[in-house]
Amino acid sequence: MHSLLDGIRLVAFDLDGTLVDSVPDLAAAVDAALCDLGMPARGESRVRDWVGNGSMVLIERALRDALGRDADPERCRQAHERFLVHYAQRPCNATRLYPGVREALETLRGAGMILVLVTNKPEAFIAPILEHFELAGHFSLCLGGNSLVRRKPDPLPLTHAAEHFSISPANCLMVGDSRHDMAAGRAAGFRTLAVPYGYNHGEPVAASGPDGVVESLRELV
Ligand SMILES: O=C(O)COP(=O)(O)O
Ligand SMILES: [Mg+2]
Repeated sequence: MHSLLDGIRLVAFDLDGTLVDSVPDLAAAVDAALCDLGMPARGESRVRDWVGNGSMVLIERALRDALGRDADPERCRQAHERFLVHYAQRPCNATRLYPGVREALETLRGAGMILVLVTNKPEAFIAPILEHFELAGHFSLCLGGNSLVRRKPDPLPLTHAAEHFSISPANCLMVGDSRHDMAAGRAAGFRTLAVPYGYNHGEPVAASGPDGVVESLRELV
């Protein structure tokens, strides 16, 4: 086990860019929503840099890029509604687990750790994705971007999870791919671990000052 796990009893995982490479399906749904509104597709490589602040912000960024200016709130609302419809139809068509994820979750659970999922993705998509990969049983609690009044980078979801299981934040670890995960983890008093292969707005996540970085979750266990 990685030394960062010493004394850890609860591990919180980010989803998009940490456990799953979901951008192909997110991009397909973004592009389908733009197409519904008569706008040009943006493509996977652009969408990759826009993921991380929840689905509404993702859509706002896509519209801004397509229009060259901020879209009005009504257009954002319509595009978001279309995005949710398309993504719900195909959340796991091209989404893949990253290497070492299954092994890491099984090992940590086997060692008696409590695993929680803290994503900024809308809550409704968590179960279909975890069930598709047969990982749902590993998580004792799952929180989405709309589960509580604030989401990452706010520490609230992490603080909520630690309190829910009566575990001190000093015995908790946040594992994620973005600066929002690191900021939330730090603000909650969790230890932080970054993976460099996910989505961080095109910047290296190591620059966010995580307590550790692993190339794959296999390295964690
Ligand atoms: O949907 C998003 O914005 C990103 O979700 P994540 O928090 O699982 O990376
Ligand atoms: Mg992420």
